[in-house]
Amino acid sequence: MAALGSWALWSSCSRGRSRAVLGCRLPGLRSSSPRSPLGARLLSQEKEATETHFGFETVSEEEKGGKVYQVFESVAKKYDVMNDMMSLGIHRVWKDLLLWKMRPFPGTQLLDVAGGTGDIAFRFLNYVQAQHQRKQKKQLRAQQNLSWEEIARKYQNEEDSLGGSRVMVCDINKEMLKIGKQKAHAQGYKAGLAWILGDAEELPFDDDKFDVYTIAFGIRNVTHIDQALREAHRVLKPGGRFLCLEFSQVNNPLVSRLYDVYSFQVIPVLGEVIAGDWKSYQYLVESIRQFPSQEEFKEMIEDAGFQKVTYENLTSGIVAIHSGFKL
Ligand SMILES: COc1cc(O)cc(C/C=C(\C)CC/C=C(\C)CC/C=C(\C)CC/C=C(\C)CC/C=C(\C)CC/C=C(\C)CC/C=C(\C)CC/C=C(\C)CC/C=C(\C)CCC=C(C)C)c1O
Ligand SMILES: C[S@@+](CC[C@H](N)C(=O)[O-])C[C@H]1O[C@@H](n2cnc3c(N)ncnc32)[C@H](O)[C@@H]1O
Repeated sequence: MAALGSWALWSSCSRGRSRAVLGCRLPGLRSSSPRSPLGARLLSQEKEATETHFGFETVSEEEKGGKVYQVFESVAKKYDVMNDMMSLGIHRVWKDLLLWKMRPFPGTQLLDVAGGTGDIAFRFLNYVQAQHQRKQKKQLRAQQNLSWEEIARKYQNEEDSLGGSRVMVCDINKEMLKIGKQKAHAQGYKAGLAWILGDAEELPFDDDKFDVYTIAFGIRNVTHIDQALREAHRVLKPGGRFLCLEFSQVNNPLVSRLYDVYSFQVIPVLGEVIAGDWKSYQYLVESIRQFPSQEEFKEMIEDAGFQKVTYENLTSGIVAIHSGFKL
């Protein structure tokens, strides 16, 4: 019975994650295999329970976080320019599409996890500000007898210009956040924006706090994806929405061939030439291959408690947006 129980745990833990088990935490040992002797079996089980992927490398779970930290510490300064060069600007369209899918409403409280240099947060602020201004103009046109002071006051209140919407950018990497803050300062983003150092697996927020949780190109780097998904579920309000933009599996054979050549032959070279960092960009392309397929990831999101989980492929599945609700 105990063996059955622990097997069930392992089975639910690894279900749908054939390509990326990514450090599933085992509360107990998995059921015994009839082929191996007990000692060797226990040893290999302990090893399995603590090993994970770092690109194509097998590393211990403890090591992975540090290695990922080094990658983003190393790329932070060139991160934005590299994204434009490598994707020929296409990543901007993918990020815009994430916002259009979100369709924030006035007062939306957004948590952008693994938010890095703030691309999603800035898009969110632009969106809610434009939305609020449209609404305000409509209201002002409808009110006939306002004085010019009243009209001016409505335009001057910076906080109010967002209609109560807020975004918190949470990232584990100080360097990425530092670049993000510099960008925000240079581009004049101030109101409704906060930067928080924190781990997706252990979010520093209370339960039921946010309307929307986003994670763009971040979850692939997390050691325990299942734990990060549970945290996403915890911090969302009932009715809240989870949205994830991530590299996925290409569904067109021709695009797939070109994509392989581009990923493995071109991206690390660009990484070396532009950022002097071959290894980080080799990690990028390898980590993309370790990430679960669209269907597998959908199942993981459901396992974390989300409902009405759907996904949409963009650019032949090079990336996908997964969506789920806490109901
Ligand atoms: C360290 O970790 C990271 C570092 C980062 O900087 C970023 C991330 C996370 C990622 C993002 C925030 C997104 C932005 C970054 C990327 C998109 C880079 C990753 C890109 C890929 C894995 C490949 C997919 C790239 C694209 C879809 C962009 C479009 C690229 C092209 C059309 C290629 C054009 C290239 C050239 C003209 C240069 C010459 C190329 C060759 C000689 C090699 C042969 C290449 C081809 C035949 C063309 C390649 C064709 C494709 C890739 C298929 C595209 C198909 C369609 C658009 C339908 C992070 O974690
Ligand atoms: C490819 S960047 C994505 C940044 C941004 N979301 C974007 O779309 O440009 C991945 C980010 O994930 C962050 N990250 C990795 N592991 C994390 C974790 N466990 N918790 C929070 N952030 C993490 C990295 O520090 C990095 O800033």
